[in-house]
Amino acid sequence: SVLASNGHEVVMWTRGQAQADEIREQHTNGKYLPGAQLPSGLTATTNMDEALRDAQLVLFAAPSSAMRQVAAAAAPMVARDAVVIHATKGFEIDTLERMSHVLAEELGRPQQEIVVLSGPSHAEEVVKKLPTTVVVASEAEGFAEKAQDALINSDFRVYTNRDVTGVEVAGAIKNIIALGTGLSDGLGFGDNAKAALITRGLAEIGRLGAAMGANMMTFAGLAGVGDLVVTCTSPHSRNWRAGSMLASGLSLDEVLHRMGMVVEGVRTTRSAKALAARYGVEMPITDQLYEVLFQGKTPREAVESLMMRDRTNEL
Ligand SMILES: NC(=O)c1ccc[n+]([C@@H]2O[C@H](COP(=O)([O-])OP(=O)(O)OC[C@H]3O[C@@H](n4cnc5c(N)ncnc54)[C@H](O)[C@@H]3O)[C@@H](O)[C@H]2O)c1
Ligand SMILES: O=P(O)(O)OC[C@H](O)CO
Repeated sequence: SVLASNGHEVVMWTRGQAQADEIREQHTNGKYLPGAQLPSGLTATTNMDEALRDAQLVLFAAPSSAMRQVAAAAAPMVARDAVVIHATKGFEIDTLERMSHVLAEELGRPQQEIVVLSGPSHAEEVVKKLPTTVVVASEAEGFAEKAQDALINSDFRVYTNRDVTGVEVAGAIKNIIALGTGLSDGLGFGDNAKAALITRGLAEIGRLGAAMGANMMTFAGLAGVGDLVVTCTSPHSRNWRAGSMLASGLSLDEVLHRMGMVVEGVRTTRSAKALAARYGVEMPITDQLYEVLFQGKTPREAVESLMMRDRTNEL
């Protein structure tokens, strides 16, 4: 929508024929963005070759669980000089790889050239042209800048960054913390608890990110604090909503069924637990979420475990 508003010819690829037809003919996307009007210059197809032919910029936004499969299918059709961006927040569950790595492997290009787009940017607000600010990061110079050129406008402000690791780690882990704040809000625990989860969640993001080689300053930026705040406080957030539904007593399967959209924080809780073990970092909120999601612990017991941890220093 942003790219089309900027005058680019945009072809979306989607699996569902009915969805492609709706976007192309009515310029709406009723299931995912009810009530939103899409730009007339935005079209859609189920034919990947049609979407990718002559594309100078390719933006991947599949769920993390589908990224490798979608990238592998796209690989033969992505031009060598096309700018490749992704907006996916999560890790590959089996390999624990970041999305830029998965894309680089499947597309056969240097990881340094892959651009990640992140920051506080709920689609429901972006499509209404409400003011939004994001970050694009690539390790190699020139690639994030091309993405910035294509995307920036007066409603959508785009910063660049070189810290792809930090941007990807922050974007993935904030979804776990948003599940936690949804749970906390659902249980009626109030603003003090939510602020604590956001703040100590940022500490977890920072610890894992530092161990993985990120620049700590990234976590004070849009991909860090920015996205953490929006995802932990907005009713648009799929992760926050899933957490609040879990607090009402629904099972995880029932919550995911009712959501009907990807809730990245669920898989990311598994990946983050494994990454924390690999890098030897403490992630107590993630540990508790893991027990609630996959081991039957109640949210109340999880809060009690967090509050009763051994006393420690904040920094
Ligand atoms: N929704 C947002 O506001 C937002 C903002 C920034 C980033 N993201 C990230 O974008 C990614 C996608 O999230 P979303 O909110 O668009 O999810 P969604 O559930 O709304 O849409 C996912 C889309 O991917 C398709 N899909 C699922 N599995 C697929 C597969 N195997 N092959 C091809 N297509 C497949 C679905 O049919 C659907 O059209 C996530 O990583 C999310 O964190 C979302
Ligand atoms: O709706 P969520 O929780 O998947 O979050 C979407 C985006 O990451 C917000 O920037």
